[in-house]
Amino acid sequence: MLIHTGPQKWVENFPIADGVRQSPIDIVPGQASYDAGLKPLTLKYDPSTCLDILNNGHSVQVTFADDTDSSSLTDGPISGLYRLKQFHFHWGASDSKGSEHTVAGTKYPAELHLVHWNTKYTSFSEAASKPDGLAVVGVFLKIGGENPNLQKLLDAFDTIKSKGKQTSFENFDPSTLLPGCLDYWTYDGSLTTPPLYESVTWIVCKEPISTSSAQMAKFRTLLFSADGAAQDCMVDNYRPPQPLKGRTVRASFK
Ligand SMILES: O=C(Nc1cc(S(=O)(=O)[N+](=O)[O-])cc([N+](=O)[O-])c1O)Nc1c(F)c(F)c(F)c(F)c1F
Ligand SMILES: [Zn+2]
Repeated sequence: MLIHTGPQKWVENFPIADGVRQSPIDIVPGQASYDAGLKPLTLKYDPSTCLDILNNGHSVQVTFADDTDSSSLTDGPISGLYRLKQFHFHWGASDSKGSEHTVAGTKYPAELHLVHWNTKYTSFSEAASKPDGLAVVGVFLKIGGENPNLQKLLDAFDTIKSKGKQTSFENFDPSTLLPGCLDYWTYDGSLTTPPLYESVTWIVCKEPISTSSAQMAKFRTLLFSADGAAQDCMVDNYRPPQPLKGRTVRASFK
């Protein structure tokens, strides 16, 4: 899988890898500018839109029905209504790394991405290449107490161990994976996996959620490889921080 050739090689096939609004970035809180005009996030998720859980060969992804506005993001830094399409994670080979965004150089063991698309477009795939097409909410995971809501996902991992495996996954409420405080940083960026489209309004929550070391170990039992191929553990599926290239990071909080 192209993605698995590693981030350094992507520019050969996706020249936008060296573009002006690439993600992720290192967020330096002291250099972010507080914007009093930023609204609080409005996230309304309907568990009945949750469809399935999939090993897509580069992450574990939970997909949602996006034919209605039932699960949506409004307010925050965006205008209009963006529908939830899927969420997925990025994590490391050890608890010392794994997040895509970093905070003043600090890496978290994992990062959750909730991917939403702008309903001014007719579909996710149409929106995905537009400058205002996507809004991704990022939530850091830190090592702390065991997370019972995350455990519901992990319990499905044995049935989707290898690439391409998928199983039904219903009535999961993604808001149970959000931190209590929804203060955020926001900036204009990109997908962090090919095709690396510069179409993402990033909304990165300041407050992490907790997970345990044992739960992180469960993520590392997933495989990049398909059934029957040499087992290749799914770890370090994160892109390192990219140059800011003059962009401003705004904060919704003082
Ligand atoms: O649907 C996509 N989902 C996706 C994005 C990211 S992301 O890291 O770029 N992200 O967080 O937005 C990470 C993962 N993941 O599972 O790790 C994902 O599964 N990517 C995607 C795609 F695959 C295409 F072929 C394409 F044409 C397109 F427009 C896309 F946007
Ligand atoms: Zn992602």
